Amino acid sequence: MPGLRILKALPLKMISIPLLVISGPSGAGKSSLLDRLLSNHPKIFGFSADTTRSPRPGETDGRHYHFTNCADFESLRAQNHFIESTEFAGNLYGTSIGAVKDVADSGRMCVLDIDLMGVKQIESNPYVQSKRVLIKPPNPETLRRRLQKRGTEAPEAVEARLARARSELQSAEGSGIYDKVIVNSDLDLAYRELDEYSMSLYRLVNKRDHV
Ligand SMILES: Nc1ncnc2c1ncn2[C@@H]1O[C@H](COP(=O)(O)OP(=O)(O)OP(=O)(O)O)[C@@H](O)[C@H]1O
Repeated sequence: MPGLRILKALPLKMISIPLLVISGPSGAGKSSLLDRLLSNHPKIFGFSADTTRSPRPGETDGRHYHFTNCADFESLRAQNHFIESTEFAGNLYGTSIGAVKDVADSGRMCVLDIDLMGVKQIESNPYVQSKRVLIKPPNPETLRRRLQKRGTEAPEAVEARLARARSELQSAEGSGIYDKVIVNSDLDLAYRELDEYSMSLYRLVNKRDHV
């Protein structure tokens, strides 16, 4: 199992803090919702993931992703440094054990933004606890419009993302691996649901009500 050897060596404290996993198809609104969560609660939640894709306009290194190159990514992956990793649309994405540990060491809960395959890797790893949230678009047509309006992909790439979204959603809904499903119709309402869920999880873990 990837990462098992290193995870075994990590302090129990780190792996006993559950990861808050946000997943859903491309364009469902994961980044929009996570951005709000992290801006509203910077001392409570922390995000860290590596990717070889180029930054989109407005994305900065360290805040949205750690932007890296293929050689460095593959080297880390070969050394089992990732809890989960995947390839999507020609780019590599992964969550490194070190990044999760850095967030946990700062007293924050680590939030992950990953695809369904990543969720399955995490769910089946006995050394990692997680709570898993599925973000769904209200319907395929809305998803198409949002991806087109975002304008970060060529039309063929949008179609590829939509095809993958269909199969991912089918598979996600039958998987039983999600603790919470949020339909992102109205962004403010979807955010409120995510905020409530995440904060109650944080309070439960920290057994404190004053945050
Ligand atoms: N509820 C909403 N109403 C209208 N537009 C939305 C809503 N949620 C997200 N969007 C817009 O839809 C687009 C896709 O959202 P976002 O980039 O957050 O999705 P994502 O799930 O992170 O996608 P990816 O996995 O490709 O990074 C963005 O342009 C965003 O501003």
